[in-house]
Amino acid sequence: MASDSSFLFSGIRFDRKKFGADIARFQKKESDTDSVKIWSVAEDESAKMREAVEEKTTSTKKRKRKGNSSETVEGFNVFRNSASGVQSSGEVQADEESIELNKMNKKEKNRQLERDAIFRKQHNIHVSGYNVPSPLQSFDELKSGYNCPSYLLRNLKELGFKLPTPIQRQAISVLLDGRECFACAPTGSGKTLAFVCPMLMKLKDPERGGIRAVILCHTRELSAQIFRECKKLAKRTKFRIKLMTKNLLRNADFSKFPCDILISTPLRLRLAIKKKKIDLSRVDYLVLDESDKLFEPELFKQIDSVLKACSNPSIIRSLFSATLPDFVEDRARELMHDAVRVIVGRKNMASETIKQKLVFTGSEEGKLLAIRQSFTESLNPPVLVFLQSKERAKELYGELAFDNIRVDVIHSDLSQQERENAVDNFRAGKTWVLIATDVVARGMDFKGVNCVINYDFPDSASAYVHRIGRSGRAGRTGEAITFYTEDDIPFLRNVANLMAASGCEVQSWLMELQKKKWKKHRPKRDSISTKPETA
Ligand SMILES: Nc1ncnc2c1ncn2[C@@H]1O[C@H](COP(=O)(O)OP(=O)(O)OP(=O)(O)O)[C@@H](O)[C@H]1O
Repeated sequence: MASDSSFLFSGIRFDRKKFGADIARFQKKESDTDSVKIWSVAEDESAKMREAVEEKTTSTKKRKRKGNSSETVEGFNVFRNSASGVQSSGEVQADEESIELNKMNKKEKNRQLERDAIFRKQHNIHVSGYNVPSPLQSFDELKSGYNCPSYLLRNLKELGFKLPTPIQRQAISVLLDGRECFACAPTGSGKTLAFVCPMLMKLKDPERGGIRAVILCHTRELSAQIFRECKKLAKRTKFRIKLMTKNLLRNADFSKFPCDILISTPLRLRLAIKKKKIDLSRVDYLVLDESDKLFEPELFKQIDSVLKACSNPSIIRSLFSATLPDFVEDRARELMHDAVRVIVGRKNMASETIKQKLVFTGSEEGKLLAIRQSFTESLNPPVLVFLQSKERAKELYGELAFDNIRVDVIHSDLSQQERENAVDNFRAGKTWVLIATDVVARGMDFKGVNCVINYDFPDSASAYVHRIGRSGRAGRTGEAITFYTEDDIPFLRNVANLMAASGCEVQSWLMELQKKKWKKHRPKRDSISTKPETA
């Protein structure tokens, strides 16, 4: 087409100024298609692609050295030395130079897009959104590309973090670029650092005059953990990082509240807004960790009042979780401006480093026998055991407490202090087996948990993913055993699917079972207790 039509234009000057907008439009389209094409490149082609990029660069250079007498605009051949025209030769040259510069910039941009695409493929990062910033190659790039303060690099080094994890590579650059973000990455893949690090960098220095950043998460245990992680990363600074405790809520004067980063559960922050008139209008950064949990109906009302109180129009919000159901994505899109979606691996998938197993126990009695047998044969602490209710957790504790193993229990009936002690003792290795409800199923980073036992079948796919994700963290291996009885068989296929998707071997009959919509499966189960009932 270009060569066919070129004769039509011979001797006619193409007014680039006049058609500048159209040229730019065309150029943008071209790069858009390039980036779409990039996504269809298979992983094993990445090396080939790198070669192609290099070859393309050299051939472009060669072409430039040769010096073309004509160039192509919108598919038409336009002659450089056209005879007629109103522009002076100086103006023509300036125009051409600026177009050439534009082209070079565009080419460099395309090359960068290609490099980013290859890198993302290698790290299993999937992004969508307009103009997504390049993922980080290393933590050093925080210094060279984003002027990271040296205290932070030093703290990262001291924590032993040599390379960013995939979610950190992408989410940090997105947030540093001032973009909103919703992200899904496997359990134990370092999401906390992915939002705390850019937050500290963006806040730059401590400031007086109100709360500047808020991190929300669904339990007190998790907020205490995030608080500790923030403190570690902010070591050597004077940032005022506060945890919204019961005491703080009761006693603080929020009209004079020196705080750069506030970490809270939604309920406590909502109370502070309503009763203590805490001012969130200056908040620049808001993180919703375990965002899918926070968007569930029972917590959404509390979240909503926080979202409304954070009224700064230039606020940057981000959502993180290992599970991202469609309804949360929809909410995120409604809520956020020009957000980037970052998914590491596949959405809602269990960590690939966990060996998963299903065990049929027949009855409730069978479960107790199975757990006792497993502990006598091969107790490899620390072990976390999940049950569907606090009553059942207490019952199992009552059974195992006298079995000569160091066992403890955690559930919502305990006092704050008792809950903290249970977590601390488990972390310190004083407790070998921690019996728990879903109160510690999400977000809790108990390093080195060797085995998770789902004594009671989880009530949803996300509960399964988060529970077993307490082991196999930060690249370590782990094990997950799920007991099932007749009552759970309708939902077995769902777990089998999750197991297969994360690379575990699954018996073929399991995959032939019917799939059933998994909606809060908490059947009434027989009592665990073997003690005679007191009248
Ligand atoms: N770059 C890194 N290199 C090595 N370890 C890291 C790195 N970043 C974080 N970690 C460690 O990985 C572990 C898990 O991190 P984190 O608790 O943030 O995971 P998560 O993705 O939030 O998990 P979950 O979905 O269960 O909440 C922590 O012990 C943390 O110290």
